[in-house]
Amino acid sequence: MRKVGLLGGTFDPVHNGHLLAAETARDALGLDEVWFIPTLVPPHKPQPGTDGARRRDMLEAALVNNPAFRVEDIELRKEGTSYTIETVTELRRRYPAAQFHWIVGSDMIRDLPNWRRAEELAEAVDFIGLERPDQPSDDALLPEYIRSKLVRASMPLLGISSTDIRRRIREGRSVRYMLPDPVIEYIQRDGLYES
Ligand SMILES: Nc1ncnc2c1ncn2[C@@H]1O[C@H](COP(=O)(O)OP(=O)(O)OP(=O)(O)O)[C@@H](O)[C@H]1O
Ligand SMILES: O=C(O)c1ccc[n+]([C@@H]2O[C@H](COP(=O)([O-])O)[C@@H](O)[C@H]2O)c1
Repeated sequence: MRKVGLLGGTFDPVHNGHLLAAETARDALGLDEVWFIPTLVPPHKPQPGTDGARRRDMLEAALVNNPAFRVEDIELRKEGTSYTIETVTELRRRYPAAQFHWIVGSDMIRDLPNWRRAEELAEAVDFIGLERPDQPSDDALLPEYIRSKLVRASMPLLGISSTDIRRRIREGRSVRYMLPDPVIEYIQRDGLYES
């Protein structure tokens, strides 16, 4: 069975924390591929300031050199809030021969029990959890139905976030080495995040 990691996110913009999380998960679990899924409307945070097509373009630019990575824009094509259980259900219908693993950073691991139809989601996928600095998550606090489906993969902590990148650009500061050069070029060409 083909093992596929799914990394959902707002990706406003994609950065090296996302890429290292995906590569760490791929390596640790022996995944054949990782699909990056930009949300249309994130369930638990404000609507992104950047439209879906641009966030997808930046992802395409970031992933172009890695044959194991690709963008899956299923959520951008569907109206309304991007609930993971709906996405996973549809992907399992489309790709019955794939085994899916949902990749999450530690800020999101804590939050998993609050996700829509969380028990059903835990039956449909395994979770791969990556640590983020200053975002501790205590697995002992998670319900058994999530803990039993959660595998931890260890990566060098990267304190990079899209929020911090947007702030730095607004302040005219450097973001070099925090995200891939082609993504920085795209941001500069379109003047994103400047105000
Ligand atoms: N530096 C990082 N290390 C590990 N995981 C990360 C990192 N940044 C993001 N992730 C994970 O990637 C997924 C998508 O993240 P998202 O697109 O919301 O990025 P973000 O940097 O948290 O964005 P924002 O600052 O806008 O909230 C989430 O599961 C998140 O936990
Ligand atoms: O399905 C849910 O209820 C749910 C609640 C919170 C977050 N998620 C998903 O988790 C992923 C990361 O979320 P975010 O807010 O960090 O971009 C993204 O794919 C979201 O759709 C999903």
